[in-house]
Amino acid sequence: MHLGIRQFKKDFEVMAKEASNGDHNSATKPPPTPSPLRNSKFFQSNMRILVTGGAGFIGSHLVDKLMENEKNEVIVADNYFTGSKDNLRKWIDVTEPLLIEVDQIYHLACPASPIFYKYNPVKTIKTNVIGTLNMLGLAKRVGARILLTSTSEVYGDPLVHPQDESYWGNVNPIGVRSCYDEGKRVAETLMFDYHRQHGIEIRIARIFNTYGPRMNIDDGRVVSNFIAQALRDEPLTVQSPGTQTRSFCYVSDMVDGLVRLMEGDNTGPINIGNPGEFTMIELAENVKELINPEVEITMVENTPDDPRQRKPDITKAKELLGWEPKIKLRDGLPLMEEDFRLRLDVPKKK
Ligand SMILES: NC(=O)c1ccc[n+]([C@@H]2O[C@H](COP(=O)([O-])OP(=O)(O)OC[C@H]3O[C@@H](n4cnc5c(N)ncnc54)[C@H](O)[C@@H]3O)[C@@H](O)[C@H]2O)c1
Ligand SMILES: O=C(O)[C@H]1O[C@H](OP(=O)(O)OP(=O)(O)OC[C@H]2O[C@@H](n3ccc(=O)[nH]c3=O)[C@H](O)[C@@H]2O)[C@H](O)[C@@H](O)[C@@H]1O
Repeated sequence: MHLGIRQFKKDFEVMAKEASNGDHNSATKPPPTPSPLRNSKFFQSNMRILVTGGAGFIGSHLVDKLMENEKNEVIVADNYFTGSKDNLRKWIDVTEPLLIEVDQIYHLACPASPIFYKYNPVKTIKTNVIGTLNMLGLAKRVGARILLTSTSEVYGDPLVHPQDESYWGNVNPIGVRSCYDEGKRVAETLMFDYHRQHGIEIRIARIFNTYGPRMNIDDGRVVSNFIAQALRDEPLTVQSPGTQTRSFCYVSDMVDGLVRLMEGDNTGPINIGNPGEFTMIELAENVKELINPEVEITMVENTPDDPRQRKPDITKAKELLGWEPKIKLRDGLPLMEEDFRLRLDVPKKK
């Protein structure tokens, strides 16, 4: 099998040069003809796929899935801000010159955990806006199809429940989460403008909270926090009031949904998430019961603008992609526990 994964540390500001070729017609056009390099005999693979953010949590699982098809060659662009080379280590066995000529782009690159995206908000906006602009420029130059991993955060603190794709959202444009929420909203706008103006083939997934093995242990998101805390015998920190809800999707279901969206005919946006809805208190109780019945649950202060409820309406994903999640929270948590035990070196008590 040809494991032609090429991986490079790259920031999107640097990719600007590769991205644009200054064509500003406003009429909708068919996608541009792929560059002749695409058909060059030099390339052995049938499909060359760029995954931005491929060293991250969802991205590295997506790379594993794409690499199952031996006709795929996968290229990763990541600056390792929250991602890690370890997540890709098994695939890095070939070094080739960097020739960015791809058929598909999965554009994931962006810090996803609130503590990381709030750490350098200007950089988060740049990643969402300039990064997406550059990836769209690349898609335009080579005629690639591009998928953006947008987020349920485009719905903000939703006033409609559950959220379907026609809801325009309730987002604070000047709050501490805005760099991410509004950044993703602009990224969606850019995707549709390139589609309408330049005929680029786009796909937009609105991802709802996803969890699973390989999440950063100190990532700060709730599932990884609770599992790490349970294994370290530290109190589970429920942020007040604890009645806020989230719907948690296991990462293999998510990756399956993303690949179906890329391969299908619909631009989206399409919600991809698990409609099973839990309060944070319920999540803590589940983690306690499954992982460490002795652990305490403690209430701590919350952060500003935390959405009070979140649950995807996945009618569109079911009808258009034939997709729905298979793994329930209570089955997914033990799979993540296993990975965290190994990485934290906390063996299961017999
Ligand atoms: N996990 C979720 O619950 C969730 C929910 C909604 C949307 N998403 C979206 O899915 C994508 C992946 O999320 P994740 O959970 O795997 O997060 P992650 O933080 O594990 O992965 C993001 C990756 O992007 C890289 N990155 C960040 N800024 C970059 C830049 N400027 N240039 C190049 N690489 C950069 C990071 O190093 C990391 O490897 C993100 O776009 C996120 O917004 C995730
Ligand atoms: O799915 C989404 O669309 C978004 O979901 C998450 O954002 P958020 O739901 O705020 O993620 P968490 O930080 O995991 O928080 C979830 C809930 O758990 C609570 N929480 C968090 C951490 C903790 O230790 N305790 C706790 O109770 C928070 O107050 C919040 O109500 C992701 O981090 C975003 O990248 C993603 O786009």
